[in-house]
Amino acid sequence: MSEHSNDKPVPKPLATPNIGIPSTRIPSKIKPPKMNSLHPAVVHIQSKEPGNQDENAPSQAKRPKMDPPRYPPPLSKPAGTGLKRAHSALSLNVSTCSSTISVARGRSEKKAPLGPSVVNRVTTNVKASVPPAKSKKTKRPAWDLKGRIQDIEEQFLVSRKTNDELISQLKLNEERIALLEGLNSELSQDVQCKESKTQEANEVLEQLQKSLREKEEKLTTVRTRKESLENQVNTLQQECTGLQSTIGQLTSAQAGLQAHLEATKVILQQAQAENEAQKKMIQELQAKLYDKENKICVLETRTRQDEQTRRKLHNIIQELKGNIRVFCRVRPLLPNELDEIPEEHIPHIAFPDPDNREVQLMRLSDISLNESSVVGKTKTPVKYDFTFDRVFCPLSNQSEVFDEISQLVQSSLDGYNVCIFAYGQTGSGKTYTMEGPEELDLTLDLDSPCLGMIPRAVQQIFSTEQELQKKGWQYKMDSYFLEIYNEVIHDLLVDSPSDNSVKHEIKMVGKGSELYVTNLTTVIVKTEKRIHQLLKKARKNRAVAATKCNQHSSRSHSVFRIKLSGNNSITGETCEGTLNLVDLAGSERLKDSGSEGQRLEETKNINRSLANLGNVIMALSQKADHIPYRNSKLTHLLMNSLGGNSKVLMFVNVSPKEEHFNETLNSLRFATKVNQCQIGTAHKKVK
Ligand SMILES: Nc1ncnc2c1ncn2[C@@H]1O[C@H](COP(=O)(O)OP(=O)(O)OP(=O)(O)O)[C@@H](O)[C@H]1O
Repeated sequence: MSEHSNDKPVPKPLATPNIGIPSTRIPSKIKPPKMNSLHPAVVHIQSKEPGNQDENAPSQAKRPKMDPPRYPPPLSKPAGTGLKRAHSALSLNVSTCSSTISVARGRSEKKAPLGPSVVNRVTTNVKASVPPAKSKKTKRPAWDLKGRIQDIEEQFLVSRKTNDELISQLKLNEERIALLEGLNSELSQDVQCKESKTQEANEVLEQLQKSLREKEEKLTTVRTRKESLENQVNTLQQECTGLQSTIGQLTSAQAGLQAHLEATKVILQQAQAENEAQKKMIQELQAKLYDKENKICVLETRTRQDEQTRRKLHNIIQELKGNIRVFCRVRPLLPNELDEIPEEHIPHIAFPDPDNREVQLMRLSDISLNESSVVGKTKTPVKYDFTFDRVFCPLSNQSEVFDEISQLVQSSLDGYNVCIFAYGQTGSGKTYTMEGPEELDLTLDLDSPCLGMIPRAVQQIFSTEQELQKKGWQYKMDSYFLEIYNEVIHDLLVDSPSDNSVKHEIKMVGKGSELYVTNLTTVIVKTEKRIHQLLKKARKNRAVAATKCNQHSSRSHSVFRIKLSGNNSITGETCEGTLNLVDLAGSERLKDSGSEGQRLEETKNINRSLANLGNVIMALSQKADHIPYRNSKLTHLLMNSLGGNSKVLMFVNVSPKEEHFNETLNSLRFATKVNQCQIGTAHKKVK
């Protein structure tokens, strides 16, 4: 394959003597016919052509004789006229010959792209066929007209002859041109054929080259693969060598293991024997366990029955204690109050009963004759004795107090409505009893001995709930915390307590007796911690106003309610109880409080609602037809916790200060009235 294999093949130039066609390729029939007799001048000119010199000149003698050329008839006389006519005829013939040659030339140029040599040669022949008439003849004298006419006729004849020869030669050339054109078209076809073959060959060549490249790429890949495989083989051979050595080591190790295996087999047999023994033991234990489980089941059933019995007995005890109870608590003197009284002694209050059920007030100052008796020479102070369900002296701590109310908290879990009030004059220790001291953090100081009844009740509810879960009880708890200030309800669990645009109304749920407060935040509580957060928030929100009686006195009733909905998944029992823990606003006698303006209005509202609370309890105890619940927001709200289906406990808190004697007397008298009330038998509320 040559370097220029993709190039188009260049056709070779045709090598012919005249027009580039080799004589060997021209068929003999289209070779120019031999001329019989050419004018010497023509022969002479032809012999001078380089292409025809070798071919035509020597063959001239060999050509067969042809018929003489036909000439036109000789010209007639007169000589003068004949000479002119001959000259014009010669001119005509020459011009005809020239035009014929021109026509032939034009045709040949149009028909085929003949080489310029052919046309030139013919033109040259024509020009050469007119010999110079006078070149070889001697000049005739002017009088020799006859001779001159003869010369002219000779010239004319020669010209005519030449003309005829040229015409015949032109015809021959035309034929030859036609033949050459046919040959040319054959050659063109041949060339086209060759070109298409060459193109096909080039395409094949391209495919072969492409195939070759692919093969080379494959070869490269195969070589790479081969090298990689060789590397793998080397690696495997090395591994094989390593493995062979490992096999050797393992073989020796196997022998050791075989011995160890034998020893292990012996141990295994012993272990299997032990296992069998243990299986027997397990079966015995499983039988015992099954027996125990049955016993546990029986015991659990008995426990549940005991729990039901306990609840009934608990309720009976509570009923025997009375569904409304009153506890009296006398707070200790505060450090700043001790300055006023030198000894830590409260002379006007006595606790004569060892069972802690009595409290005695003695009016020491301003003893009048009416109120005192004279025993000998000593004046005896007037004494006021009060008996309550329980009296707590100033030394009693929060824990002791809670012990006495924890049974009521239990009742709320058992499905009863429980209401615990703290009643008393301002500064007597109501808030301390219900929540704890002011400085106590209700979310952090949960182990504090000062913790009040509300956080302790919450702790008990959650610890008891945990215990009851084992007996199949699940409780849902929700709570709210509100205050009633000037007979208006305020939500204590809101984020912005100053927003007074939200109104809260006490409404009834459907046609039932259950009440709810509109627009109030009610929180479902799942953890003890959450309730403590709510208590802290409520305490912060609580309206606190300074009065003359107590710098931080609360001028509103606060109600913390927790609703306990129980469901026993084992027995199918349900219950719904509520625990209301109420810190009442301080009871004040108007003339002692020194209130005026807004404070006076507050005091009036407080006293009115407290008096209404007493009236409601009184009406309940007298089983009156009309119970004036709706006369105040407080009794309306606590309607269901004051009636027959509830347990009520009232703390009457007492200030130890003698100056508060009259207020204390009033409080104890009010509490005694409440304590004398019997508000019926509480009923467990089943959902
Ligand atoms: N048992 C107690 N032991 C120690 N301190 C007490 C006790 N009871 C009350 N206090 C203290 O006496 C002060 C007044 O008590 P507290 O604020 O509870 O009275 P209050 O009746 O709630 O007054 P108010 O009606 O104005 O709210 C507080 O400083 C409180 O810490």
